[in-house]
Amino acid sequence: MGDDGAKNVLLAMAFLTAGASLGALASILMTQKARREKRRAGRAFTPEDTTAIAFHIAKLSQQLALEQQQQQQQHQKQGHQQEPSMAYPLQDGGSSTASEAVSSGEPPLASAETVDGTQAQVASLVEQEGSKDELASNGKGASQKTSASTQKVAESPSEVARKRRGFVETAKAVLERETEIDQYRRNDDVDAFADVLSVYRTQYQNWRKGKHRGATTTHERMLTKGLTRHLSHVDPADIDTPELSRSSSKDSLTTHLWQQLNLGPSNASQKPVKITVVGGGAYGTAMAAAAARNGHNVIIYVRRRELAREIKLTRRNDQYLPGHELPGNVSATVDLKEALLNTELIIHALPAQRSPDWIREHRDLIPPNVLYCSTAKGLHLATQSLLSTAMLEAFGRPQPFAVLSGPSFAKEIVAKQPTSVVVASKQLADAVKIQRLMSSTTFRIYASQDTVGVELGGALKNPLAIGAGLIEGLGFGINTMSAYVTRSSAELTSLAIAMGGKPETIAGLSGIGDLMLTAFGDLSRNRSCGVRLVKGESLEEILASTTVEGVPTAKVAVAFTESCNLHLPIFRTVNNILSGKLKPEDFVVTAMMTRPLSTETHVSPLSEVESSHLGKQCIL
Ligand SMILES: NC(=O)C1=CN([C@@H]2O[C@H](COP(=O)(O)OP(=O)(O)OC[C@H]3O[C@@H](n4cnc5c(N)ncnc54)[C@H](O)[C@@H]3O)[C@@H](O)[C@H]2O)C=CC1
Ligand SMILES: O=C(CO)COP(=O)(O)O
Repeated sequence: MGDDGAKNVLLAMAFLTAGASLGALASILMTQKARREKRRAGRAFTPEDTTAIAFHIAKLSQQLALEQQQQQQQHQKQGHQQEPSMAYPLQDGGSSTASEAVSSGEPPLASAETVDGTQAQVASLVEQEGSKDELASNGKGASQKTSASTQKVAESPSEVARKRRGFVETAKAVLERETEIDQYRRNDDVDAFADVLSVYRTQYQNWRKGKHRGATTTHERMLTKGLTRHLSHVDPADIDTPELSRSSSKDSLTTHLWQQLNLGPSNASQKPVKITVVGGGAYGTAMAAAAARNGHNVIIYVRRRELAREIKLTRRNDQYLPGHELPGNVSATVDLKEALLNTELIIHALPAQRSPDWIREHRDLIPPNVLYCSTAKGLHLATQSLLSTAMLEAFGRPQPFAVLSGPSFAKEIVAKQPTSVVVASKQLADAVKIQRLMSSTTFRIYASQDTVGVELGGALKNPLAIGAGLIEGLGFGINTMSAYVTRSSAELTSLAIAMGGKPETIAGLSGIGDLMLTAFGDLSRNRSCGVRLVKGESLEEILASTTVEGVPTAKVAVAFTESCNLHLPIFRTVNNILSGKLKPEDFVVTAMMTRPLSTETHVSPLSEVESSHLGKQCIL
């Protein structure tokens, strides 16, 4: 393939990606009746919608920027003078709107005020380049080509250059829109955002109309339909799942598109930014190491001067992670103002029960527009609520917020043991931002919007891990432990779903994954707490020596089961042991072996077991 041909294919891929992304976001919007009704009522999209859309638009503009860069590199390689990427004069003549262009079958000459150009160019270029790619990749498309599209393939270099100029102007307009949209999103101005997005919706409709008229191959129709169908049912966070790619992997062009839609390489290179970690304990130090390995400038805020000095001078934190040296780009301070100056991301790693009060005390120093990522795993006892609810209440204002959770012992992260976690934010773009800033080949982050599921998975596994420690301490065998972990998984799943978490999230890293780690892993402080209780240590002694999130969380978990009218005996028995109502040696019998015989999947309503709880509603 010649250089021009290669460029054309690149262009076509970019346009296809643009079309698919816009198609996906528009179909998400258009296919849901409830949302149409909301739109009529004046509030077109929920914040979740807008996030999903912003994400797709971000993908589109990212792709456009990449395309420009590739063009420039190509030109430089060929010894051409670099083209002024954004400074082309507007073209005169030609079609000025997408609909005209689509009906004429010609790409429009772009003008700064028409983002419409993207759709029409997609419609036209898909015909040429998609089919060319098909020809090149499987050789089967030749007989399907029409003479009209063959003519287009043989376009003159000046025609190609003209299209490219249109593309650049379109990219510029889209990028400007993205900035605008991001502002609306940050301000939670849903109505204004809806207005801006309706432009995209119209473009999509125009494009679909033109596309159906202009589609020349079964392959192309399948591609459009297939991608739209997948994406319209899919959480954008999941677009890189193997299931989705598999379903369309027969087709090389489609596979390529899925690759384009992926969120980036696992070790996505990022511009180094400043990242602040709040808390110099085990997990804060591990997060600092993970961020610093990606080249970021990391500063840990700690309470104690000696610890700040130790980290700065020795690059170690021997109290919490003995024997590990931190990268040179990790620093520490007791001055929160200094820690937060010009920061791009705040990673919060304090124990759960301390977290809301800490935020309340320091919120005036925390910039309200900076993304705040909590790694604390617990439920909040004082307010009997999800920790994120208590933390956001403590801010007393909107704050971009995410939760990171998953099976990840701090010690193994600093030792570069390959580790996978999940980060969830209602604003998908925020989850993706953390994913891209922090992921590396030893620390892989998945993105999610299921904040409730991710948070509950990380919190609820803690009391269950204490139970596993009790079983270990009592000397039971693997039969008992396997049954216990299985029944624990069932209880975790029932409660998390009743509270609004998604089943697939609970089956994932921050749920069953983290339960496995802490129930079986000797490094778990929750599990060790169970072992130590059996040995006769008092709970006070244990809590004075280490952080055990499962203890306060067990109480709140039981309150949640009552609110959800669920009888979950393991949670209840762990809590009864922690509050001294039962002895550790009674754990297995009470939690598992003397329950009424039942089917494996039945979860008793609490009301059947304790009539006094009848009628209580789930609190979320
Ligand atoms: N250690 C681990 O492997 C993991 C921990 N986590 C979670 O991270 C959170 C933090 O845990 P770790 O770092 O392990 O605990 P840790 O006990 O090792 O460290 C807690 C740190 O917080 C500091 N701290 C406590 N109260 C404070 C306050 N009011 N102001 C300033 N600093 C304060 C302590 O001085 C200590 O440096 C917990 O919710 C835990 O569940 C999550 C995943 C793994
Ligand atoms: O949550 C953890 C790892 O994912 C750490 O568990 P522990 O708090 O029980 O040590």
